[in-house]
Amino acid sequence: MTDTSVPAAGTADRDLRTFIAGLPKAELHVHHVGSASPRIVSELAARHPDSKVPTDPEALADFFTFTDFAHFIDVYLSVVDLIRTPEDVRLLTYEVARELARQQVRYAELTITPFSSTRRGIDELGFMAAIEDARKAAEAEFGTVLRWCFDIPGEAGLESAEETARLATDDRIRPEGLVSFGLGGPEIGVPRPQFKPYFDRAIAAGLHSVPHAGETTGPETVWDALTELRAERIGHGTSSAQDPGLLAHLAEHRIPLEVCPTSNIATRAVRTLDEHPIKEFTRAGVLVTINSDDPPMFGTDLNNEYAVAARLLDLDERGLADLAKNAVTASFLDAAGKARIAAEIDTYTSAWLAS
Ligand SMILES: O=C(O)c1cccc(C(=O)CC[C@H]2O[C@@H](n3cnc4c(=O)[nH]cnc43)[C@H](O)[C@@H]2O)c1
Ligand SMILES: [Zn+2]
Repeated sequence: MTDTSVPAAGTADRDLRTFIAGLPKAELHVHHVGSASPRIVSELAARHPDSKVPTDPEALADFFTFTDFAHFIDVYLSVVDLIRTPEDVRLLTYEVARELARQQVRYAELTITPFSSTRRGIDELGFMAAIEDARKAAEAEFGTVLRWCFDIPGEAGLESAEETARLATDDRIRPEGLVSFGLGGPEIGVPRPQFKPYFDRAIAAGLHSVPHAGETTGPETVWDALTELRAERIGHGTSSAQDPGLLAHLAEHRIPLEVCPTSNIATRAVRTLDEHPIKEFTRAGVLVTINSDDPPMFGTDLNNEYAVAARLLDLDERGLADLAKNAVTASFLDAAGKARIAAEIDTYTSAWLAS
């Protein structure tokens, strides 16, 4: 596992980490399967012993060390192979929500790739019922509100786009918690414009457009996501920093970036944290949100990502509270939901600073 955690520093760093741990947060870019904790992966691997995924936590840490983005996707798909029944889906979803709640995440948009499950034989209605059951239980038991983003695994071709669009737009199938439509997987050799008709259908059905772009390819992919897929937020968008005109466009049109710093190091999209362009984004006035992407696979969690951001952007508690509010602003919550979490962030921060 890649260790990209912030090095232990003095008391100030520890205090900031304690502040972050209690800070109410929203998470906008976190993958369903990529959130399977070592405990859940072990449990699923034990349920399905023919799998090549190790059950021992140490071996799992090695398994989750990636040579490049393509290797990451290979490993990711071997965890996908562990999810074979609606009960597996329900367990994973509920446990992901428990982990988010532990980190004081009040609201999360979880990216799910239904195509990967339905093509492996999980019944589509059983799949939808499992995620919805877990969503309702999580809200009732943990107070964490979950919403779904269904993403196309682009490398799997237009068949996967058609299937994802069908599952996302058919009123008899689409789950109540679905709010957005995305595009994930490798970008190299997978041009964004070919997915335009599927995004058009999803947008016409009331879904928000949130493709990954500019994670492993240049700024032209982000432009394609904006112009062809009508992106309202960009997943990663890391290479936007190479194009000042694009940064100005993102800032002017208030298109947020879903920044996942540790992910970019773990998949080797960025060499080191110190070379991460997050500071260029904020300097250009882009709305930056902080996210964890596939946290256990990258040896991180959302709290650690906020600590990383605090170091890279030199933030104090108020700066961190503003960052947390960016995610609320950029979310697809309704106005009352946004106001409620923003007020919670303010109350928490004021109480912390007064103590
Ligand atoms: O499910 C299949 O059979 C399949 C066949 C070919 C290709 C794919 C994929 O490419 C699946 C990609 C999978 O990766 C997810 N993901 C997680 N983290 C990231 C990320 O940082 N950047 C891009 N994709 C990511 C994505 O949601 C897809 O589910 C599948
Ligand atoms: Zn992602």
